[in-house]
Amino acid sequence: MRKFTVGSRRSDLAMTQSKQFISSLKAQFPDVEIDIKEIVTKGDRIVDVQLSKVGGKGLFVKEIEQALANKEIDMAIHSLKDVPSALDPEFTIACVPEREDKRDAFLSNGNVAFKDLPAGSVIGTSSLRRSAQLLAMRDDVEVKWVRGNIDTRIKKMESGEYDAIVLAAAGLKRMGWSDDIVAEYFDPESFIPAIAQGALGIECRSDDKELIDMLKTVHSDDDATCTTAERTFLRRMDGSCQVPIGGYATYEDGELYLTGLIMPEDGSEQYIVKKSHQDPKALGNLVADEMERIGAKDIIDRINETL
Ligand SMILES: NCc1[nH]cc(CCC(=O)O)c1CC(=O)O
Repeated sequence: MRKFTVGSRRSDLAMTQSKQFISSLKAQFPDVEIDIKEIVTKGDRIVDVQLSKVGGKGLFVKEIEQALANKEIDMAIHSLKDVPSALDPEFTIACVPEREDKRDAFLSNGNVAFKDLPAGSVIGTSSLRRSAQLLAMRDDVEVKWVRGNIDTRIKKMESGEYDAIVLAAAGLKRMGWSDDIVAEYFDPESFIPAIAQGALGIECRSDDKELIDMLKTVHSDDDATCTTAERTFLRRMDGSCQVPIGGYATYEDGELYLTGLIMPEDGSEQYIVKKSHQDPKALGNLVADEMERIGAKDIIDRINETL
């Protein structure tokens, strides 16, 4: 029987979600041996600067793909939102397990809702998408960059460095934090999540048929369809973590919908396009076409030119 090695980043969240995924795979294949190899990525090494300024797509995946190519590992467990929308054909996202909560969570000292924060409050985020949406809702708060893992960010808030922070609900839930620390979950209809937020992507070598077949047992077709629509839109827009872009797909009464968001960094404009189509790639392209038609893609092109 073949033994499999999983590559994971070493942050608490990455290790936790890797272990959770391995348990779900072991439940299907109790006799298969699976171990974990920790891999440090460029994104993990750079902790003192704003990531969106360092740039480069796939800050968290390059070293992991090298290990896949060298056969040091057989699969990598990624947060799908950190995975570039275009992959080398040598690799494939063979599996998208059931998605966790896709919403953004708002945490604040005193547990006050965003609308009740005093004027001048400082909110920590390192996401251009979150920052632009926060500033669009209130022009009397300040956004300050914050980095570090979930625990570090929460500690920085509690120490008073920030009055509030915004985090992915999925990360908090996977780490077992209770709802009590969340002041509110933003409605994804009005505060658009990151593309693929809350989803994992299991990446392996495209020619590893045995593993690809095994991964089918823990795959969610619906979540894969939704994230495919989202990632098609992201790819068409040349999006990355360096531009304020968001999007999420859902099924409503059996129909597949995709809502896309593009904003300038200061939050002064907001382009939201919502469309329906049964084919996820066609849907991603439909939303992308409309974003081009209304001039929203120009915002991204302008930002990409300055990088
Ligand atoms: N960019 C970092 C990152 N990548 C995935 C998650 C959270 C888990 C997820 O969205 O699946 C986070 C942290 C955050 O956004 O708060």
